[in-house]
Amino acid sequence: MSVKAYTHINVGVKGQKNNIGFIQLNRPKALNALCDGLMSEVSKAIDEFEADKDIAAIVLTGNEKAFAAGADIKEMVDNTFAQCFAGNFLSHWDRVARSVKPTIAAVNGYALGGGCELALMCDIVYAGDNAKFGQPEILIGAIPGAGGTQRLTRVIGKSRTMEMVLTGNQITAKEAESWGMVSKVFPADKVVDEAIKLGEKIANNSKLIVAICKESVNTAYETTLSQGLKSEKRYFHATFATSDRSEGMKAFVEKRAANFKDN
Ligand SMILES: C=C(C)C(=O)SCCNC(=O)CCNC(=O)[C@H](O)C(C)(C)COP(=O)(O)OP(=O)(O)OC[C@H]1O[C@@H](n2cnc3c(N)ncnc32)[C@H](O)[C@@H]1OP(=O)(O)O
Repeated sequence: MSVKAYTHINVGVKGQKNNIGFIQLNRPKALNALCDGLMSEVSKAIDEFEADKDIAAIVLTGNEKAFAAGADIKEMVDNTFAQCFAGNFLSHWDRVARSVKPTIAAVNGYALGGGCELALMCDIVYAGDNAKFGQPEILIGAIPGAGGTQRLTRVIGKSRTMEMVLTGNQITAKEAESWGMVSKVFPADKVVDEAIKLGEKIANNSKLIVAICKESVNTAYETTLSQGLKSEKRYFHATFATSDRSEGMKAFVEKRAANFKDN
C-alpha cells in the first residue's frame, strides 16, 4: 500500500506482520472534529486498505483526549436545509460501515455526536478507561445524523438511547461496556495496542471467511430473524465452496495449523 500524506489523519500499517491498517484522526486542536475533509480522507484510506490484499483488519483511533468530538460545528453552522438535502449531508460517512474488512475502533477521551456514531460504525469497539460517549446534538438544536438514533438504539435499546439523545448526557467507558456498546475497556495507554492485537488475531483466519462472517453478522441488523437465519445458512453453505473451508477442516483432522490462502 502506498502510505500517502493525508492532512487530517495519520495512516499507516501496524502489527508484527504489517497486516493491520491504522487510521488515526489527527485534528487535535479541534478535538478531532469530523470536518468534511477528514471524513473524505478516512473513506480514501479505507479504499486503500480494502484494495491491499495484505491488510486483514483496520484500527481507527484518535488521541488520548478525543476520539472525535463530533461533526465540525463550525463547518456546518451556516448550512441550510436545501443544501443538506441536495448534498445528502453526512451520507458519505457510511464508507466506514461499508468496509468489507473488519474495523476496530480504539476510543479514548470524547466520542461525542458523530464521534460516537463513527465508533458505532466500526465492527468492534474497544475503549480506554477515560472514554466518554454521548450524543449531544440536541444541545445545539440538532439531532444525531449518522446513526445515533438508529445504530445506537439497536445496540443499547430505546430507553437508554432516548435518555442520551434527549439530554445530551455522556456515559463512561464502563457504562458503555455494560450496555454492550463497547466490548472491552483497557487503561487508556493500552487500548490502541490491544486493538491492534485483536486485529492480528482476526488476521490469523482466512480473510475471505472473515468477510463472509462479518457480512452475515451485519445482516442481523438489517432484517428479520427468520430471514437472517436463512441467509446465515446460505453464507455457511457458501463456505463449502472455498478452499479455506476445506483447508481449515483438513488441518483440524490432521492435527496441524491451517494454512489459509484467502480463497
Ligand atoms: C453528527 C453531528 C450532527 C454532530 O456530531 S454535531 C456535534 C456534536 N458534538 C458536540 O456538540 C460536542 C462539541 N464540543 C464540546 O462540547 C466541547 O468541545 C467538549 C467536547 C465538551 C470539550 O470541551 P473543552 O475541553 O472545554 O474543549 P473546547 O475548548 O470546547 O474545544 C477545544 C477546541 O475544539 C473545538 N471543537 C470541539 N468540538 C468541536 C466540534 N464538534 N466542531 C468544531 N469544533 C469543535 C472547539 O471549538 C475548540 O476550538 P477553539 O480552541 O478554536 O475554540
